[in-house]
Amino acid sequence: MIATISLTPSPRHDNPLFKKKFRRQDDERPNKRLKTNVQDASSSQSAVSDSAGSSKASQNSKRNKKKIPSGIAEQRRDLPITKGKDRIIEHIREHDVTILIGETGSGKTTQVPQYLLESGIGGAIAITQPRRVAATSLAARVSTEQGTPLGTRVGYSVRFDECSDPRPGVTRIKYVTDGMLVREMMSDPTLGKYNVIIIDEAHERTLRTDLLLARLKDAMRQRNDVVRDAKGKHKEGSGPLKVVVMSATLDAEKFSLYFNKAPIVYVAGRQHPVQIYHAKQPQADYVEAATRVFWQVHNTYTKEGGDVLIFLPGQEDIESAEKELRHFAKLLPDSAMQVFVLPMYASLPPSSQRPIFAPAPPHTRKCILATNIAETSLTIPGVRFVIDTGKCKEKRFMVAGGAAGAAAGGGGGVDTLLTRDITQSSALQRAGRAGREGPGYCFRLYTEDAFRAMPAAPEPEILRCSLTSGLLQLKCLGQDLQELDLIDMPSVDAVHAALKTLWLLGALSSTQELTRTGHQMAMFPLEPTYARAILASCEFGCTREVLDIVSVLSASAKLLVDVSDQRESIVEERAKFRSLSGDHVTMLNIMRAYEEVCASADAEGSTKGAGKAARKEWCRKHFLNERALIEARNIRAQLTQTCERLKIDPQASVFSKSASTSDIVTDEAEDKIVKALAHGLAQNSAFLQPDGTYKQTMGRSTVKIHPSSVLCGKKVPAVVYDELVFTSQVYARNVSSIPKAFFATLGALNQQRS
Ligand SMILES: Nc1ncnc2c1ncn2[C@@H]1O[C@H](COP(=O)(O)OP(=O)(O)OP(=O)(O)O)[C@@H](O)[C@H]1O
Repeated sequence: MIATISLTPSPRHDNPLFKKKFRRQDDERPNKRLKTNVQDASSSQSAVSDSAGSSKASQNSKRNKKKIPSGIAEQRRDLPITKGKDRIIEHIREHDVTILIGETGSGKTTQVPQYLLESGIGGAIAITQPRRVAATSLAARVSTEQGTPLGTRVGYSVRFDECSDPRPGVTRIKYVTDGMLVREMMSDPTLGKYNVIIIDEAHERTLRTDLLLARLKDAMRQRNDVVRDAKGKHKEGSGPLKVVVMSATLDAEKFSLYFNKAPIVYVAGRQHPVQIYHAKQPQADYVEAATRVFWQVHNTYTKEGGDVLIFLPGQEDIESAEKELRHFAKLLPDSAMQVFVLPMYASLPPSSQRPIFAPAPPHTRKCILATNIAETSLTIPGVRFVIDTGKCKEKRFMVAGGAAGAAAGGGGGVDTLLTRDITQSSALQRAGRAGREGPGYCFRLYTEDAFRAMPAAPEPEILRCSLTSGLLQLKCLGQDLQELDLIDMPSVDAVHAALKTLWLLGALSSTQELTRTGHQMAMFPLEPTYARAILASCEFGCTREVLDIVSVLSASAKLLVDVSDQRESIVEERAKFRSLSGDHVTMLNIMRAYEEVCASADAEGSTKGAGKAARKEWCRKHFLNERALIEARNIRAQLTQTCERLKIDPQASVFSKSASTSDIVTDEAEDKIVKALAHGLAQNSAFLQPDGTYKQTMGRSTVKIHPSSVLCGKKVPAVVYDELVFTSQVYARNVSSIPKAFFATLGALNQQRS
């Protein structure tokens, strides 16, 4: 039914980066390194002691015990890392910093924290992950391995979602996003409550990871130097801070040098082989090639079963592959193995991601279409086949005028996502998602030559992304980016661009001192622009409304559901929410109307099920994604707490107390709300040109209003917007109209308030 693509098996299916490093460390510095060479993990007999029975673990109350599912202890014992357990522990005990390199799936992320817990080195351990889905799913897995409910001994902390026990000493292993740990440092600069910080997937070089590493160097200096004896050994029980840097694809030498020649520990061996195939010819259309190879796999490996994970760059590609695959999946005869297509991208809410981690129904193959959120750390149960398109979306700072790269900064730029070829490191990580529960296969839709020509590792985010939010957090720690001992220094221009943005927002004074406004902004787990809008809302008496809007904008799920063949019904159903001021107040009207629906369902005393059904039906009727609204309500609850801590009244509203939540916002109220938002979004503003396009006020780009905006075609004189979308044109998305005169007063106002 579908033409096939020629793929050739690769003669070498191990990680070449790893092999090269492994040989070199053997040859060059045998004494400085520790080798844990496990070629045949299946023959390993060294049992892992049952951690649930360890003395530390027994401190947890009995009600926090759960039965460890059968087979888990055996699975742990058979991991390649098991044989190196004692040496890894010994090594971490001996050194402040350890670099640990091991093949994908060898057991680093799940086992090392448990080893540290069992050995007593880790009283409290934090393990960073670049992505929230990895942090939450790993915490769940390790809780199961420990036989304790999630959120007790093992927990996680990601933005807007904390699952750990606040009592000291209860949560011992915490999986956190790197951003959350940077945030934690703002209240506890030396991270005093942790004994060990594990930086996992360090090869990704996120901005937060780089900032964390530099800050950890400082924290170690402060915490460890005072607790050494004359010989430089740690005094017993003095609780130094230890750092472990882990990855399968890291430039270990560079990290070792950065940490004063920290030792590198290599864990050799993978548990299951992964056979890699490359396309014989380059593929022009990667979405089409991916769907074709999926059917090749499905038809070839019929008896064996096993789920398929396809890596695509972004949500749009995923949606088009999903449509295509679902269409053909429906045509499968009942007797054939069925196909269950599941998208996976960052803005998909956690509840929709759940089926991805559940076993496929009988006689069915899961086909997961993922962005690079599934690239590192994750074990998706059942996945045996990986199809890698070789493409990803990469965040890059676009300066005004369209040039990419933070180096060309100067203000007025935005982070944007561009599709590009992946690196060798990503290709190896992607292949590593197969072969975790048994032998696997990886089908690369690019040639072997193309693989060899790829750069080894991604460019660090610090060299290509906006530094604004990271710089603000550092300022709160009393530190300047330029003072930090970073692995790679960003360009002077990029730093200046971030400083300028923070100054325009009123977060920094003209002498670059952190202002009170800046300090307050950093307390919000938000981009500085949104945090500034919330602070500005106090002056306009509309905090409640701005919190609603910012919560909707911060939700990972999209609020508006677009059904291309029902455009007219959509316009009609949503007409009552539409605000002439633009998309932000329209969002507010939706949120308020939803609150009314929730309140009336509660007031009528309807049963929980009926109330839920009523809310769902209301969302369906208005083509709204209820998940986005539920998520926004949760986010608002958290932002409300931050406001209360800062003594900001979160209920200050342009509406009287007796007003119904379905009352439509008046012109005067609209004006206040949009002005408060504009205090945050002033850099994202543009003026109408005679030809109907808009020219950025703080940049050179010409932008158009996105077709999804209520202001599309309205030709208002000036707008502010949340983001720019780069397709064949540059579009401003989530747009509001703002009086031109407002900008004349803005700079002076910001500085006055700071
Ligand atoms: N949720 C899970 N369900 C089933 N098995 C799992 C799960 N999580 C981990 N495993 C098993 O534990 C093994 C080790 O996983 P772990 O994440 O510790 O490896 P890793 O060395 O950190 O890999 P990577 O470098 O890819 O992150 C997996 O290969 C898999 O066999």
